[in-house]
Amino acid sequence: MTKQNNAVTPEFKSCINNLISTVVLPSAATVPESMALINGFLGFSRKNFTKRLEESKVNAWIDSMRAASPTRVKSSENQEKCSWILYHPSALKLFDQILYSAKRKQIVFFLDYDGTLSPIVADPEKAFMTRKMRATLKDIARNFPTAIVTGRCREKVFNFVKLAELYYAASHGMDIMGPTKNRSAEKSNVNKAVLFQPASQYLPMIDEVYKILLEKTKSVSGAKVENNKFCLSVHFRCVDEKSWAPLAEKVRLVLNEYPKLKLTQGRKVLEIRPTIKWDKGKALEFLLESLGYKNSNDVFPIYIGDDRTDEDAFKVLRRRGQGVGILVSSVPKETDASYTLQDPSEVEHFLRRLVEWKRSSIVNPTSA
Ligand SMILES: O=P(O)(O)OC[C@H]1O[C@H](O[C@H]2O[C@H](CO)[C@@H](O)[C@H](O)[C@H]2O)[C@H](O)[C@@H](O)[C@@H]1O
Repeated sequence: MTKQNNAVTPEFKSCINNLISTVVLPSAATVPESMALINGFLGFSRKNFTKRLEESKVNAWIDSMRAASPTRVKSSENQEKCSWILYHPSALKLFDQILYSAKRKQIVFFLDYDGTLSPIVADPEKAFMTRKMRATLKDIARNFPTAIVTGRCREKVFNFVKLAELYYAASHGMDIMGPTKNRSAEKSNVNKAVLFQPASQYLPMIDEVYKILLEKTKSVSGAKVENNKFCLSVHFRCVDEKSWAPLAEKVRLVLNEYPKLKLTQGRKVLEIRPTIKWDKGKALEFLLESLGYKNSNDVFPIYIGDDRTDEDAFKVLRRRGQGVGILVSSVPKETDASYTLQDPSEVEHFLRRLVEWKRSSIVNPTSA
């Protein structure tokens, strides 16, 4: 091949220029030289593109985390809040309507922990429930099958709730255990009460990633990594907002090496968990089935939760056309829940009213 044959023809150049308008080839460049230039350019834009994609991924996580934890309503947003409440009315105000729908059905409770039974606090180790809430929960469990459905690990949430008569669907439903109180299993082997652990093979991987994340995030002031056994939480609540993107980037880089793990966003928290198709919604269905209500129309599940991960359960209830989803939030949020409660104290009030209604319906059975 002669040099002449390798020369860049005007047609070739214009074609390339049409494709990539920013590429300027030296007029004397040969085809291989031009191809090297183009490849270099393409490599550069691919790198640039990938970088942009990674940046936008991190920004999307942060936006989603912010949306999951809005602070308060500005006066300009009041109108929006009013119309949101029309679509998601207070479960306390419409208490009788909820009771009417539950008439002659078995109510089953599904309760998220953080932000629902306990207020959101800066230190996740100190998210205690009030005594009043515990007493109400005890009464609820005495009257209705009740499950705690949480992102926390089972041991930790049990230490907060301290009620053995409940079901626990911990680690976002990946660690489900039945009540141990009044069961013969309690004396012999508590693990006999474990109903389902669909992600056990991920335990070594989760432990490994926990250690790596601890190491990688230790330089970020306020960052905290929580080991929830089958999933991990990276907390942003005490991190200066300027450091949110760099912290999320560190998480992304670690996660890049583990394609079998995925990330979800919560209230100032990024949660890392196995890619298995299992979530709080599936846990709800699993528990209903375990309780014998798989295809029953005689059951009325009430799910109360405040976070993004609770939406999977709200969706399941909508799809089944059964029971109600109640979102705990004082600010408008996109949700599949039908009703709202403002905060954990309203949750306690709502649960207490149900206990009282149940007691009165035992005395006067025609009211149930
Ligand atoms: O499913 P949940 O019970 O709502 O658990 C979700 C996460 O809750 C906890 O974090 C949240 O509450 C903390 C204490 O109030 C707060 O500091 C944090 O900002 C919230 O995101 C828990 O620590 C996480 O591990 C759970 O994944």
